[in-house]
Amino acid sequence: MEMVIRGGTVVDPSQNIDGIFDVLVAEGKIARIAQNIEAEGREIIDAAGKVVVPGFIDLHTHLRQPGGEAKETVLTGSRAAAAGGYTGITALPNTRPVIDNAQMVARQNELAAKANLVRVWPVGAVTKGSEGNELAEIGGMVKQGARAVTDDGRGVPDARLLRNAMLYCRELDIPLFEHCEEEALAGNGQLHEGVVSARLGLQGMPAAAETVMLARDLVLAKETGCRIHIMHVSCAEAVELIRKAKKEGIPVTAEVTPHHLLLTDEAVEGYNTNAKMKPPLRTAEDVAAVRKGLADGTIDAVGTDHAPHTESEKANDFISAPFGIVGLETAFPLLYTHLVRPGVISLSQLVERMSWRPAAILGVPHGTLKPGGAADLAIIDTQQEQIIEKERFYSKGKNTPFDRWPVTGIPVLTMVAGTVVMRDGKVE
Ligand SMILES: NC(=O)N[C@@H](CC(=O)O)C(=O)O
Ligand SMILES: [Zn+2]
Ligand SMILES: [Zn+2]
Repeated sequence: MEMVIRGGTVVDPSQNIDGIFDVLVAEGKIARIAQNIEAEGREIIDAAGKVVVPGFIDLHTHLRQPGGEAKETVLTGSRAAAAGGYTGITALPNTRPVIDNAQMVARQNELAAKANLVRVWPVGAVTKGSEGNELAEIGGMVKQGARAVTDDGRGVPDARLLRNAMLYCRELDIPLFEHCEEEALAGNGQLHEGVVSARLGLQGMPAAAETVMLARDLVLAKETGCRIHIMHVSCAEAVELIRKAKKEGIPVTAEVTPHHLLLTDEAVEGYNTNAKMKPPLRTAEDVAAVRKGLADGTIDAVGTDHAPHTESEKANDFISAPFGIVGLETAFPLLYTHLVRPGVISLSQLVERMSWRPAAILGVPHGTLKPGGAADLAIIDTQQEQIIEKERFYSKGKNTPFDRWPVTGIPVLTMVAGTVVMRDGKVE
């Protein structure tokens, strides 16, 4: 049945649209965006006073299946995505076993089809088992639909192997996603190396652990012409390196997480394991720099690094607790509340960095409300106030440092290919 989404403020940066319009959805596609679209004989979704945006796309989602089903599954992660206004997510390969061959990519596609909620784009490993010794079956995985490769959880320490991978990726026209961490510098670090690590008596990871690998990667991207995507940028120096590289024309893109935009290493005080992740939360200057990078486009996209772990794992002592926090269900409200409302970035900038830009990085025809394209969209209530309550997450992961934070800018409807998958916070 045809649907008219009536009277919302449509914000679609891919078409420079920002105004009150109706949206006509027919056969799962956007048919028209205009004023006063005839509603007779069509289902009406009232969006008056709300904002209609392209569905969000997450470049950085850990779904944990296979092998980590106590933390998350493709189904529970897809539900969390739908709840958060996401219509497309990635499935990163650091599962058990690691997604490093075509058969496992095919299996991810099957699991996603079974969940049947949001689009799930598998990302394959760069090296077998992400062990950093031997290239994975990159070509075969891409044939099965992998949109990128990464050894996320770690970088690719061997520069020669990385360079070979980059040459393949360039040929296959896919981006290589890198987690920049020079292991010798990060050592057994538990949080950012600084005042807080000293006070807590824990080993720190210096920002140089991130930038040393990043600098190497930029050199190799320039040489090979491979598109490199820098995951979870966390420090000022990294933003500067990427800014310079872009000016030079190096094919680099970058993402930042909501937590690196909003928190500093102070959040770790009291040995809060829900503030433990890689890369670590850094200083106020770093937060200012990643915000500026996101605003000026040096950083292309927001990636959640949704990394669910069980409550019992996170209840361990700080050193034993795993790295990572969830993000899909809190990303937009947190960033709307703390970046858009105070004017750090505009709503249209935030939407662009959560939809159209990540879609372009993945090379998928989404993140836009262009007529003829799939009706993948979200409706946001910018007036509604809510308290983040981790017990209400659809994700199995409750590991968030944002529990009980008040937010506004709540996704109230998510639609994928014209099908409503979430309405008023309830996932279908
Ligand atoms: N970010 C994290 O701290 N953890 C991620 C891995 C990663 O993104 O490096 C995870 O898979 O748990
Ligand atoms: Zn990582
Ligand atoms: Zn990650």
